[in-house]
Amino acid sequence: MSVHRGVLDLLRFYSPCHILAVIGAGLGAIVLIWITNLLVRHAWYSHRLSCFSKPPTHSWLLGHLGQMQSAEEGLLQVEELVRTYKHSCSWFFGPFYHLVRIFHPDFAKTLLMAPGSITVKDELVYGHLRPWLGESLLISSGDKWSRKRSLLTPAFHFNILKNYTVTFNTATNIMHEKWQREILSGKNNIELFGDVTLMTLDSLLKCAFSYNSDCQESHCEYVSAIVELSDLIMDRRLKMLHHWDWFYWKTQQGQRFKRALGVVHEYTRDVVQKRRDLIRQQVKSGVSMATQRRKDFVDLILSAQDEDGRGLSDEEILAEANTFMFAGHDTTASAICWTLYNLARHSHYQEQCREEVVELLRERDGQEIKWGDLSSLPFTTMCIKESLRLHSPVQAVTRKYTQDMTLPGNRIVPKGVICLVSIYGTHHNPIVWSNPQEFDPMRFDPNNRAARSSSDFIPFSAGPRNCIGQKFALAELRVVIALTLLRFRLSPGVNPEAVTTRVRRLPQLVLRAEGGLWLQVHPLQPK
Ligand code: HEM
Repeated sequence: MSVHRGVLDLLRFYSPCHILAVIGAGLGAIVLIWITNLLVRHAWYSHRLSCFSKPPTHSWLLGHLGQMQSAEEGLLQVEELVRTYKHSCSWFFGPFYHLVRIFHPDFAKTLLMAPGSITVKDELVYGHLRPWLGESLLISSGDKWSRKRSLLTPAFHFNILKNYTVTFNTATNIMHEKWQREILSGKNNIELFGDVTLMTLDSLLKCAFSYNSDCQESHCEYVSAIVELSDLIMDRRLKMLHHWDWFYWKTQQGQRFKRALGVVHEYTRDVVQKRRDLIRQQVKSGVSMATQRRKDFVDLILSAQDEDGRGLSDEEILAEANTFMFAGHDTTASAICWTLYNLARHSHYQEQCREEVVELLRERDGQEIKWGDLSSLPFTTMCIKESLRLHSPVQAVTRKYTQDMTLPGNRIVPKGVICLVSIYGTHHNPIVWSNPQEFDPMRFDPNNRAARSSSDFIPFSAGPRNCIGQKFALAELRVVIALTLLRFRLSPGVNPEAVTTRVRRLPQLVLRAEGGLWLQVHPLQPK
């Protein structure tokens, strides 16, 4: 009532034109302050970052906006930057974002090894994952992150992981049976990404939830929703306007994202709820769940407690289960596909790996790779590592720090600036790796590795925020590669829809190939 009267008084003393002029002037002043603030901040960051080389820009204000390339060209652009600037350079996208790009192990090490307490994941890259993954291990920072990391680390202990090798064997067998059927129908030319992604999802679903989805053979709504979410996140990253939530949720893609999110969250919630009920029942009747069946990730997360006896809430458990599915399936699938591709292109290394596997399984019944066998595949492991170097599934990680960071040469990265540690750049840096474009597994011969820096090979990142699932991934990789080479001879295939036989790499959330990766697979007789 009094507001109403105030407006009436205002209208009595001032004309509408006066009022509009005052409002306009007020808004103008706010915009002016905002722009001045932005420009002062821009000048301050530009000054502080002048100790880093700056590649040529289109303008002092817009900087490198629009210069970041995607697809194969994006990777070639990184190689060019590495050749020119050798360790680092600074970029800025308009007056909004300043970032330092790093591609030398000595520079990467300082940043990646910094304590978790001063490391922050920046919103520009990780924010879009929040609706899906919540405040999970991958995204959270500070105390929240460190509590989760210590609660979840035991779930990746080798005593737990060794039980999963049976699952990796089973999931691989299903994929190979599918290939055998295709070969029988006259199709030897196979696209890898589709089949391998379903296979890694299948095994992760079994390890995470003990869920037999049958997703390799028939349609599974949950699996399709996960694939859709991964694609939509990548699509959103590339569209500037879609970065604003209020705009994105109104778009067709935003609506699709919401729908897929509904499917994924409902599924995970249901699994966690049922498992909690089961544990309650078992506690009541005095039966331990460990004696009933093999523990999966959900069991382990549900029973995780810190020293005060506090566990994770339902929301936190959902977040972690979703994170394992997101972070674990695409990455491992990419690593498997590129390793098989590299071995298909280098038949002598392929043969050497095959001999190693045949030797391992000689005089054994069946074709099962067991946990204890994994350390008896040294050359195969070298090939996997070299492939992770040459075709790293994750191209870069970004970080911010809550304090200034001093890099070699006394270069200071001011707090709050985005640091983009280029895994691809570090792995293709010619002052770190000779002939970096060449596939040479001997680089990972333990005798040649001794003198190397710990940060020159970082497919799983490094330091406190490294990949918690790396042992899981390496175990799965060895099982899949070994069984595949035991059963099939591989050679480069042809994408039936491509005009050229050259493979064009496609850096998305993980490294893929445009039009997929095609291989010729020829079945081998058991020896
Ligand atoms: C070849 C396969 C894999 C690769 C190349 C890979 C790579 C990475 C990288 C580079 C990071 C750091 C990300 C960042 O800092 O932004 C990371 C973190 C993470 N990865 Fe993996 N990953 C793989 C497999 C897995 C698997 C199988 C799981 C789980 C089952 C997993 C779970 C995670 C989680 C939860 C984090 C966040 C850790 C933290 O911040 O404390 N990853 N991974």
